[in-house]
This record gives sequence, structure tokens and C-alpha cells, in this order.
Amino acid sequence: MPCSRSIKWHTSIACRCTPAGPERIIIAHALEDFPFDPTFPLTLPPQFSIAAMPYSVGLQSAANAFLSAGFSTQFTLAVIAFLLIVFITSALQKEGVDAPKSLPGNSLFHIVPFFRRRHQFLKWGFDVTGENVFQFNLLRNTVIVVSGENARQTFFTAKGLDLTEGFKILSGAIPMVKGVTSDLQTRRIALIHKRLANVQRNASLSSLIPLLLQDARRMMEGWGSSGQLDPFENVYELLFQFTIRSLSCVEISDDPALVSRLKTLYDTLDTGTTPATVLLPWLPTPAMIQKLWATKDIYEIVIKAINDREKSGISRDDTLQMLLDSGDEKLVVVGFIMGLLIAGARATGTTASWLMTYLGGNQEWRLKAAAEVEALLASRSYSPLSSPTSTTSESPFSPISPVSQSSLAARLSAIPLEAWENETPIMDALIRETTRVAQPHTAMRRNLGPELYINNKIIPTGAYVIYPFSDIHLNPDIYPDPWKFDPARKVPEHIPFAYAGWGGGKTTCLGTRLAKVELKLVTAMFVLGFQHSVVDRHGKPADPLPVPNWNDILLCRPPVGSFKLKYERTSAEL
Ligand code: HEM
Repeated sequence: MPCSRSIKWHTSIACRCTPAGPERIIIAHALEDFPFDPTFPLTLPPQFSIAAMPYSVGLQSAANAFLSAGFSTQFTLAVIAFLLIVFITSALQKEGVDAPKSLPGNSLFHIVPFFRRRHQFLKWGFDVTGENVFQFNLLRNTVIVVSGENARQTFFTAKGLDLTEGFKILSGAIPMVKGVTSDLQTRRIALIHKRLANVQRNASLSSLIPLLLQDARRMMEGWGSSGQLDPFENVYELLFQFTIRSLSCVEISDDPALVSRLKTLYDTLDTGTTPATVLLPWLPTPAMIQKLWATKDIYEIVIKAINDREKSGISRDDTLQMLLDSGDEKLVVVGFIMGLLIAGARATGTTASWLMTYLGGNQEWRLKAAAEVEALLASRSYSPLSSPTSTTSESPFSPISPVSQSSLAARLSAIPLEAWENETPIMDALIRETTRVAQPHTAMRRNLGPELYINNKIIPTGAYVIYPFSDIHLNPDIYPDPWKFDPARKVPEHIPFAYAGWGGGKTTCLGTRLAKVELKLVTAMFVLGFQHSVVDRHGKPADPLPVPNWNDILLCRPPVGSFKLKYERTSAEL
């Protein structure tokens, strides 16, 4: 079909100005063919020149004019042409009888709300179509949004629905390095998951506990004896440190300046994740360029740490060492650190920020959590600190006060992993309720085939399918008064996948064990080391208490500065 061929070539060709005049290069093929790769400027073969194309009659002069225009004009024209093509093709699209109903209006107008106000947009989609399955287009990608019990079951269990493929296109926030994180093969991903399981073995997790507590102690000491903090800054930062400690190496995690630099770079990836950088990753927008630089810098930090360790010949007790000792290829080691840092830090950071906020606003639960940790401490005669903790305090990078045996961090270090995991029902309930009400996740999959049906609507091979967790976690039939934070509520057992805070079916969180321990450690340090409450922007007790903003797909954060946590140190030595 001439029309579709011309679409393909017009979206694929760009020009570069050289001293010899404009030179045609291909910057990207169809979206799904080539992810952006700056090392991929291929000169266009002669048989593909515009003049040689059979359907180019009458276009020659336009093409010449285009080629002799300046870059900014060419760029603008290329973008306009691309948008026009999408506009026309989506208007011409026809629906079969079993196809999900499409959203009204042109698909171009759905892009920004999907990325910027997702919760509201998806809710509107269900309302306006009056269906429990609907579809819309993100440029050339068909996205089908599903809801309801049957849909949920198929979504979580169907073999052909692939998380990695879905996430790659629709999320776009993972740093993409070609061959490292952008097109990791299934085999490498499986290996990375296996290594993640190693990090969470009893022995590794147990030896991590004192180190994490030391990190918490150092950072909490920096907060001073009283003040106000923004949980999305300070608590998030603490969980970022935990993640770096757990998933990378001593050289990075003992260097606060480097951790802070990494956090800034990952924040750049978040803020640089715009509709354009996700859907048109090859389009050189300022956000895309910023993202590219941030990714390059992260890559360099990680690769330097790996190379330095290898060159030094010194064996350390950390995750990097485990990865190197496993003999994995460097791609896997870098992919593990770069990919999992972001998966781990975001989710734990958001959950911890909300958990501390809810505890500040629900003093009875705060007291219950404190009593639970006190009971754990009381039931054990704690032993002297283990050596890894002492190593951290002697680090040349972190000038923190020496660890005292009576400090909270030291006392909590003596509580064994098994007790943290099995003797903390209050903290388990707090974490479950926080991940229910303040985790704005929209699960994303791509149907790798065969085609399947959800609620009698067809999901073609190649289509993207998404399931918003709000469908279950904010459903008043399943959770009465769903916005209320109530850790005492029970998950209804008769409803399939009634709670999906850690995923469900064939896709469950592979970092659950680590994440839960991290959340419990930070909770223990915070509730015993501080008194805290939630205050509004004027410093008055917050009334009403902050409500998670599900339109913020990363942090669920209400307007910046709208509330703070007011805190004061207790007599306990951190
Ligand atoms: C509070 C913290 C966390 C929460 C609430 C959480 C939640 C989830 C959820 C809901 C999923 C399923 C996503 C879906 O079905 O679309 C998931 C998957 C995953 N999580 Fe987590 N997560 C957390 C922390 C972590 C950490 C710390 C790591 C790694 C260190 C991690 C690694 C993963 C991985 C690798 C997957 C993908 C599993 C797969 O491909 O089958 N998560 N997580």
C-alpha cells in the first residue's frame, strides 16, 4: 500500500548538514524496529533515495526544498508530518465487533493525560465508554485498559502477557543503554532475577541488616534534634541509600557524595520521562538529551566501580562481589545494578515516605509500631555489633560518630532476620495498607501472542494491556471507605487477587523480601528515635491529613510543600 510505505519512509529519514551539503541519514525506523541509539547513523542506500521511490512523482521539488532548509525547519516539519500521519491513521481506524470500545476524540489528545494525569484519565475512560474494557492509541501502539475480577485473573495469569515488553514501551523510566538495559535478552533477565534472589538469601540479608541500620543512623543524625522534614525528600533519600547499599557496592554506598550524585541522575531520568521521550525515544528533545546524559553518567559510575574492584583484586562483602564471583558477563552485572536500583529505590522510597506520613497522622498506629519494636528488643539480649557495622563507621567516606553498643542501630542489629520477618504483624499490616492505598501502580503488559479475550473483548497479539491497581485497591466494594488508612482491615479472601501490592499470578515482586526488611528497619529507627506528626504548610497540625495523589505515578505525592513531618528526637541514642 503506497500510503503506508510513504508513512514509513517519511518517519524514518532525517538529514544531517555536512560541509558537502545535506546528507540523508536514517535516525530511526518504525518505533518497534529500532530503539534510539546514538551510534546508529546509517547512510541511506541509493535505492531508497526519495527520487528512486515509485510513489515520489511530484514530490521531488518539495523534497529538494526540504533538504535545503535549515535543521530547525526540517525538524519542525518532520514532527508536524509525523503527527499528521498519526492523526489521519487513527481517524481512519475501524473497529471489529469484538474490539474494545475506543475512547472518543483523537488519540493525540490522549497522550498527555495518560502520562500526566493517569489515574484521572483511566477513570474517565471507563466512565465515558461505559465499559469495563476500552482501548486507545499511543501513537502506533494500541493500549487496552481492563478492569474487573475476570479481567484481573486473566491479566495476572495469561502466558502471553509479558511484563518486560509492556513496561519497556509504556513506562520509559528505566535508563536505557543499548545492549545493557534496552534489549536484554530473556536469558539475561532471568540471570539478573536469579542474582536478586541471592541477595535475599538468609545469610546475605542478615549481614545487610546492621549496615542498613548504620546508614539510617548516619542519615537520621543529620536531621538534627528537631525540625520539619519532607518525607518525599528525606525519607526517600534514606531508602535510596538503602537500595544502593543492598544492590551495589561498598565503594558507592560508603560515599555520600556519590550516592547523592546518583540520586540526582535518577531524578533526572524521572523528570525527563515525558510523553515524547517514551513514545518517540529517538526525537532529540531537551528532555531526551538530558536523559541520555544522565544514563551515560550512571553507566560510567557503575562501570568504574566494577572496573576498580576488578583491578584492585580485593574481595569485599557486597552484592557487586557476589555478582563478580558468579562469573557473570559484565552486561549482566551492569544491567543488574542500573535496572534494579531504579526498581528498588522508587517503590521502597514511595512506600516508606507514605508509611512515615501515615504513622505521623495516626498516632495510635505509631504507638503500636513502637511497642512492637520495643517488644522485639526486650525479648532478646542483644549481642555486640557484628564486624560489618564497625567497618562502615571506619569508612574514609562517612565521617559519622563511632557506634555505641547502646545505640538504637546497634540494639536493632541484634534482632535476627527471622524475627523481623515473622514477629512483626503490626508492621506487616502497616506495609500492606500503605502499599494498598499509596501505590499508584498501573501494571503493563504486551500480548506476545496468541490473541486472547478479556471480558469478551479481543486482545490482539502485539497489543499492550494495562491494569490499574486502583480498580482493586480503591474499590469500595472490596475495601469500604477505600481512601481511609486502616491497617486493621482484612484482605477479603474470597475475591481473587484482592490485594496486589506485590503483584500477583505469574508476576510477583522479586524484591519483596528485601523491601519489607528495609521498610521495617526504617520504621523501627523512626518510631523509636523520634516523635513525629504531620503538619500543614503553616506548621499547624494537618487537617485533613494528606491524601495520596494517584496521578503522580512515581511518588503519589500531593502538591509539593503542602505538608511536612514535624519531628523531635527521643532520648534514645540513634
Ligand atoms: C515497597 C517496595 C516494592 C513494592 C511495593 C513493589 C511492588 C511490585 C509489584 C506490584 C510488582 C509487579 C508489577 C506488575 O505486575 O506490573 C513488582 C515487580 C517487580 N519488582 Fe517490586 N516492589 C517493591 C520493591 C522492589 C525491590 C526493592 C526490588 C529489587 C531489588 C524489586 C524488584 C522487582 C522486579 C524485578 C519485578 C518484576 C518481576 C517480574 O518481572 O516478574 N521490587 N514489584
